[in-house]
Amino acid sequence: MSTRVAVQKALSKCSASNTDLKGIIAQKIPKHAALIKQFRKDKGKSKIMDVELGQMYNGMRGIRSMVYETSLLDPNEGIRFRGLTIPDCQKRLPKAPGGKEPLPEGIFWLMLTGDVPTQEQVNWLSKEWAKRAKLPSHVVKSMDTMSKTVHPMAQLSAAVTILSAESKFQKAYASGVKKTVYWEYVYEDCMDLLAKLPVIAAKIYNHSFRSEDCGCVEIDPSKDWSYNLMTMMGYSDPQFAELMRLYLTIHCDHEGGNASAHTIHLVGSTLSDPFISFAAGMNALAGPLHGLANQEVLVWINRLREKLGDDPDEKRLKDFVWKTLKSGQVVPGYGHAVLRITDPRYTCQREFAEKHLPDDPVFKLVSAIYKVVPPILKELGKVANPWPNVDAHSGVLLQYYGLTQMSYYTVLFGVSRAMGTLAQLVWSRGIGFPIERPKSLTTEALMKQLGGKKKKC
Ligand SMILES: CC(=O)SCCNC(=O)CCNC(=O)[C@H](O)C(C)(C)COP(=O)(O)OP(=O)(O)OC[C@H]1O[C@@H](n2cnc3c(N)ncnc32)[C@H](O)[C@@H]1OP(=O)(O)O
Ligand SMILES: O=C([O-])CC(=O)C(=O)O
Repeated sequence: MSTRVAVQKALSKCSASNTDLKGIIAQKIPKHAALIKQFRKDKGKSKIMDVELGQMYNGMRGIRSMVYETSLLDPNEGIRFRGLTIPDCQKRLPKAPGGKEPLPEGIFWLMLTGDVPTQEQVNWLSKEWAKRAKLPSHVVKSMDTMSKTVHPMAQLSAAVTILSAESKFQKAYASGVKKTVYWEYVYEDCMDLLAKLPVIAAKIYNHSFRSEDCGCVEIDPSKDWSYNLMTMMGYSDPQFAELMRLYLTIHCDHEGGNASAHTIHLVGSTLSDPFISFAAGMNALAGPLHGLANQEVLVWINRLREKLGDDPDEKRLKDFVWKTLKSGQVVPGYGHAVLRITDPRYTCQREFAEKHLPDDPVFKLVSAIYKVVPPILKELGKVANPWPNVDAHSGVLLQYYGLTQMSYYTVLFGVSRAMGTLAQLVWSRGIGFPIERPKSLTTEALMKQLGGKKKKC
């Protein structure tokens, strides 16, 4: 073996067993910051695109206006996390012992470092999160006294907001630390928050839907993040643990422009701490056009089952869809602001269902809906993407394993979304992104610029 090959082998072995996550980032951030500095120097005045007036009135759709490193969405392919598709991640990310689905710890490591982690590295991360999981007593007390009528997403947002009392970044900023080390404190807060989220999520579930003395168990430090979340919610089926791992992996990020990620990015840019930045994003995820659509899908399917039973013929199914549309509602779980194909997150959940619950009547109904909805949406003529998104399939899987409380579903989405958005937050502070502040215009100002008709309302 040549010396060069031997050194390379030694180096890759050394990095594969390196569990100093913060140290790895500490090496990468300055290199990437220098790369961006040079890139901006060379190309800072280059034009990326022209913005049309229509885009300004259409929710800024398609405007290339942010830099976001952890993932990238292609309309005709779907999401890639640091270059890897969902099937790539399913293949390459480490698994739990005996498991087939990727561990979410792996996708977090991938998004944060850009490297596919080893088993040893994800095992370290599971343990590190277990170590940081305990909630402060003031948070426990506030959560326990919250009215059960508060929606689980509002409980999540409130719990994370008050957890900001523990923010290391907030304290460091107040003590006047230099901008170059902000990211180190943000990293600590993000790791603490990720560690505590399963405990918060399980507490919300138990508080809202289980008896007071449900015997909630503690974090088991020998188990992974998803397994611990599942057991703290009172579930024990190993197949459900696999679903949790898949679910928490695939919902983690969807580039930067989606409403929850963008909110977290925006609020974080004001140097609000990671806890309140994340809580703000959860308030965006809680909207029915965004993450809450997974709740809406199951509500809609249950209404359909009540009216038509589990096995309606195609005509009755189509009539039900048309009735929904004619009453002015959207078909939840269908359509997307960017995607123009069936969401690969839908496809991988469908594959999971085909493997583990092929005979479930609700899965069969979801498959029947998949056949009739896209042609109807196409017929409407105005829907940019008639295909299903991630939310069209998640509820059916959760209900199969007994998690039937639909208002809870978006909490799981939120736990997952923390991984991508918080990994990005570390990078945003590491690179030193400034406060976000795009320019807005009034219609009057736009008409002045473009020569439109001026008429006072
Ligand atoms: C995790 C996620 O956030 S994935 C998205 C989850 N949300 C849903 O599933 C809710 C249902 N879907 C929708 O409401 C939309 O498709 C969105 C919000 C996801 C995307 O919105 P847009 O980018 O504005 O979609 P698009 O450009 O296709 O909208 C054009 C028209 O089609 C309508 N449309 C889009 N999707 C649907 C749908 N599923 N059912 C009925 N009408 C629809 C829009 O409401 C809009 O109508 P309007 O012009 O009368 O206001
Ligand atoms: O990308 C979007 O706009 C919505 C979405 O699917 C997500 O955030 O997961």
